[in-house]
Parts: sequence; C-alpha cells; structure tokens
Amino acid sequence: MSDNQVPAISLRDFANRREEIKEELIKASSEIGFFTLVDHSIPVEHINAAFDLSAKFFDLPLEVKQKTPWNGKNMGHEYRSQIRPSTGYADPKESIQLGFGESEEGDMIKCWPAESDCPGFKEGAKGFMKEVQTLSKQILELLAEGVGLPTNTFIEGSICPDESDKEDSMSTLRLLKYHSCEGQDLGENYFRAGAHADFDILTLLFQKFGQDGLEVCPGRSISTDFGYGDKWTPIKITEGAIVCNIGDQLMRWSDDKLKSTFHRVTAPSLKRGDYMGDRYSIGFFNQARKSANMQGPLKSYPPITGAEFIAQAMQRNYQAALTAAKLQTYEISKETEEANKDYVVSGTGVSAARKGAASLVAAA
Ligand SMILES: O=C(O)CCC(=O)C(=O)O
Ligand SMILES: [Fe+2]
Repeated sequence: MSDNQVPAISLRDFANRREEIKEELIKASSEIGFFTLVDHSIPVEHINAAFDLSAKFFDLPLEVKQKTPWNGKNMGHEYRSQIRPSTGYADPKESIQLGFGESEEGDMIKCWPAESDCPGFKEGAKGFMKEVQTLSKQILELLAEGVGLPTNTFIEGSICPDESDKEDSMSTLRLLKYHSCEGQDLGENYFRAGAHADFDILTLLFQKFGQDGLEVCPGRSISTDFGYGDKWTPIKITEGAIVCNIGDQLMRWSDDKLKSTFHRVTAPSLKRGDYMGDRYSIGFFNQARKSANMQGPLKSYPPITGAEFIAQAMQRNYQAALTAAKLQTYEISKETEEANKDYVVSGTGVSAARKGAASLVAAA
C-alpha cells in the first residue's frame, strides 16, 4: 500500500467479487488498520437521516439529554467528560451511546431518551443501527476467513445467532457532536478527540462532508503507548463513504494480524481557513458479546470474554485518565486475571506477551 494511505474498498458486486474484496480488506487491516467502504448497501439518504436525528437530540436542553446519563457501562449521554489519556483533558464534545438491549433492568435500555422528549428518535436510531450491523456482517465474515477462523466467528461473537439475547449484546451506536470552535485560535496541539484506538472488533464511522478532522496513525507506528506518533494521515471525507477501523478486540482475536490503529480528531484552524462550526459524526462499534469467548487461531493470547475485555479496557483507560473515576464495569473473573497475568497491557489493547509483567498496568 503506497504511502500508508487509507484505501477505499468497493463492495460492488459483492457475491462475485468476494475473494478480491477479502484480499483488499485483509491487506488494509493488517497494514493500516483503516479503510473506507464505497458502493455499500447504505444509501446516502439514510446516513443523512441519521445525522438529522442526531442533531435533533443534541438540540435538546442539556437537562433533558442528561436524563439518560452515561451509566458506567459505556451507554448514555456524556457532556465534555471523556478524558483521553493521550491529552489529559476532556474532548470538547458531547455524545450519546445507544445499545440493542431491551429489558428494563438491562444496562442498555436506560440510554434511550423518552419518546415524549425526542419523538421518533428511538425508532429511527434503532433502524439505522440494524442497517449498519447488517453491512458490518459482510465485512466481519471476510475478516474471519482472512485470519483463518470460521466464517461466522465474529458475527456470532457479536450478535446472538437468533438475536434473542439482547442483554448479551455490547455493540453500540455513538452519536457525536464536537462543539463549534468559531472565533477561537486553538493552536496545533488541541484536539477535538485525543488520540486513541477503539476497544471493539470493527468500527464503522460516518462523517459529514465538509467536517474533516479525522487523522490516522497507520499501522500502529507510534512512539508511545497513547499515540503521540509523528506521522498522521488525514482522512478526507467523501460523501457516502464509510470509514472503518479495526479495534483492540479484533487485534487480539486475530493474534495481532489485524491492527487496531490510533486515530484522533484535530481541531479546525483559523489560520488554515477551516470550517470552524459544530462537527457531527456517528460511530457504530461492533463489540464482542458479553459471553463471547475470544481467541485467535494461533492462541497467542488466552481466551477472554467480551465483557471481561471491555472491563479491562475501561479500567486501563480510566486508571490512566482519571484515577478517581467511580466506575462500575463488568466483572473480570479470577481465571481471566490469572490467564492474562503474563501479558502486557498498555494505554490501549494487550500487547506482546512478556514474562513477569503485571496484568493491569495503569499507563500514566
Ligand atoms: O468523530 C470522529 O471522526 C472519530 C470518533 C472516534 O474515533 C470515536 O468515537 O472513537
Ligand atoms: Fe475512535
């Protein structure tokens, strides 16, 4: 792949071009960790409708949005509170994370705004989530085959086969609004989203034309755990294209063959004449189910469940970012702690096995 550019991969004529597409996906995922999808199944109008719903929610008064506050299980609304270990300050944004869960006691149900507060929101957002999940399945099956696992491994690892157990699902749709920077000269070292890698299997990211800012540090070529690399590739938004990236869960599940890559969102620059207004984006995070047992074909890492992986990832992040955070996350079993004790964890993800390393290292 020349120059570490993020390649555009066409899904045109999927059934006949399956092998060719698989090859392109595996090359991009193992060399860069990022690619964009074009000629896919989601019409631009549906993407625009999802952005309209997002704006409708974010236009509500803060007190209304805060009726479904972030719940410590990665669901709900947060306002300028996500501190990135890479920057040490909260991203200048707000976001809401939405899940598939249905039961009143579940972790996910409490993330949905009431129908009377935001009419049509739940139905519209759920419809979009399903559509993105369906597209994700095409990619997930090719990635599984490409790393030598049975075709359905990542699909069944993230979606219960009969879709009955919604409480086991951890996939999430995240609507994001980065607040306007109008009139502000922020300098080059201020970020709308600090450098990070995602925790999940596969992220599909929708961007709005004219609202650039996303940058990628290809192939994990970074100089510190938290992503202060010196070679960042900007992603130019093209209408309808979906930016995809491999997350930490898939990096581990593929024995590090596929790369979870650091990325960040730069602040617009007055000097460069950038658009300075609000920036919206939408991410769909395909995450392993709570009970999924993740292990790559080479068994480079011990098995770990989806819930345990996220619990560890959140603990790492929060220990690094905010020692005092009062988090109640999913439990990590004693067996998992024992099995993982010789593996090094850093700012994000589990890196190469090393004898004698502690299991949960809080990277400063
Ligand atoms: O807003 C963007 O373009 C990137 C968002 C992102 O990386 C994330 O939410 O994980
Ligand atoms: Fe991300």
